[in-house]
Amino acid sequence: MRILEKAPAKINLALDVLHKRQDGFHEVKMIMTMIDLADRIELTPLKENKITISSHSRYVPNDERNLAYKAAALLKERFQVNEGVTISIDKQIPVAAGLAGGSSDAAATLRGLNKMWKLGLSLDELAVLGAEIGSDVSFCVYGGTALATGRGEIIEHLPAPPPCWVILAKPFIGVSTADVYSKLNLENVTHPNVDQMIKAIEEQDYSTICQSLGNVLETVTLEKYPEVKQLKTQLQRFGADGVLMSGSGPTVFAITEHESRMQRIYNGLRGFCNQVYAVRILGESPFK
Ligand SMILES: C[C@](O)(CO)[C@H](O)COP(=O)(O)OP(=O)(O)OC[C@H]1O[C@@H](n2ccc(N)nc2=O)[C@H](O)[C@@H]1O
Ligand SMILES: Nc1ncnc2c1ncn2[C@@H]1O[C@H](COP(=O)(O)OP(=O)(O)OP(=O)(O)O)[C@@H](O)[C@H]1O
Repeated sequence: MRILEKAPAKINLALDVLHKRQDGFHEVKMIMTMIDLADRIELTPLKENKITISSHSRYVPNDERNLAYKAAALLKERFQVNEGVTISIDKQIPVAAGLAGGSSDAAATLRGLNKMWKLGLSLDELAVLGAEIGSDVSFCVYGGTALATGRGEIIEHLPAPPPCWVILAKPFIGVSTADVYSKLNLENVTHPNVDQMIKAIEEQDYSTICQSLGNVLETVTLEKYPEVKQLKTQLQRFGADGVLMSGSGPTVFAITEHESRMQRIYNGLRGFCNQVYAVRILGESPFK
C-alpha cells in the first residue's frame, strides 16, 4: 500500500521567548498556524528491511540526517517494525527558511507510517514521539492553529484565524535556528502580547491579530541580515495589514484580507526577492 501525506508549512503569528532553560533550549510561548504551501511525502513499502529516502532538492540531505528518515527510524526502533520503506519527498517548502519544512516532513512521515505499519497510535502519541525529533514536530503532527509552549512541544489547540492571504518572501540566505537562539539577548527585546493574540483569534478580530504580530527572534536575524529588514519595509510599503518574520527567519510574511492587495504585494515583491509565494492560511487541521 502506497501512502501520500501532505506536509504543510507553518508560520508563527507570535513568538515570545521567556528564558533560557537548564537543558540549553529556550522556553517559548508562540502561536503557530499552517499555510497552504506543502511538501508531499510518498511512502512505499520496501521488501528489504531498511529505510531509503530521496528528494530532488539539493538543499536537503538524502540520508539518516533527513528529519523524515529520523521519523521512520524512530517508529521502526520503538515498535520493532521489521519492514522497510522508501520515502520520497516532493520539496515545495523553502529549506532553512523558518517555515518548519523539515519538521512537517517528519510529522507527515509519522502519520503516514502509523497507517502503513498499522501501529494504531493517536495524534497525541505521535506528537509526543515527534518532540524527540524536533521542537516544531509536535505542532506539525496536528496542524491547524495552536499555542505552543515549553520548548514548543506543548500544544493547545486554537480556532482558525479569520481567512486571509499570506504573502511569503524568502531572501536567498539560509538561517540556522540554533545560531539565532544562541545570539538572542532577552534584555533588550520587546515581548509580543501573545495573550492578546489568542483572544483576537478566539474573537475573530482580524485587526487586533494584525496589531499583535510579534517575534522576538527578529532582534537577532534582522540585525545580522539587513536585507530581511528591508523586505519587511517593502511589504509594509506595498500596503500589507501586518508583516512579520516567521520562526528564526529569514522568511518574512505579510497578511491581507483582499485579493487585489495580495496581487499588488506579490507583483511588487517579485523584483526584490527570488522566492515569493501567495497562499491562504489553512487554520483548521486536515489531520483530525
Ligand atoms: C524557531 C521555531 O521554528 C519557532 O517555531 C522553533 O522554536 C524551532 O524549532 P526546531 O527548528 O524544531 O528546533 P529544534 O530542531 O528542536 O532545535 C534546534 C536548535 O534550536 C535551539 N532551540 C530550539 C527550540 C527552543 N525552544 N529553544 C532553543 O534554544 C536549540 O539550540 C536547538 O538545538
Ligand atoms: N526533510 C527535510 N526538509 C528540509 N530540511 C531538512 C529535512 N531534513 C533535514 N533537513 C535539514 O534541516 C535544516 C533545517 O531545515 P528546515 O527547512 O526544516 O528549517 P526551518 O524551516 O528553519 O525549520 P524551523 O522553522 O522548524 O526552525 C536544513 O538545513 C536541512 O539540511
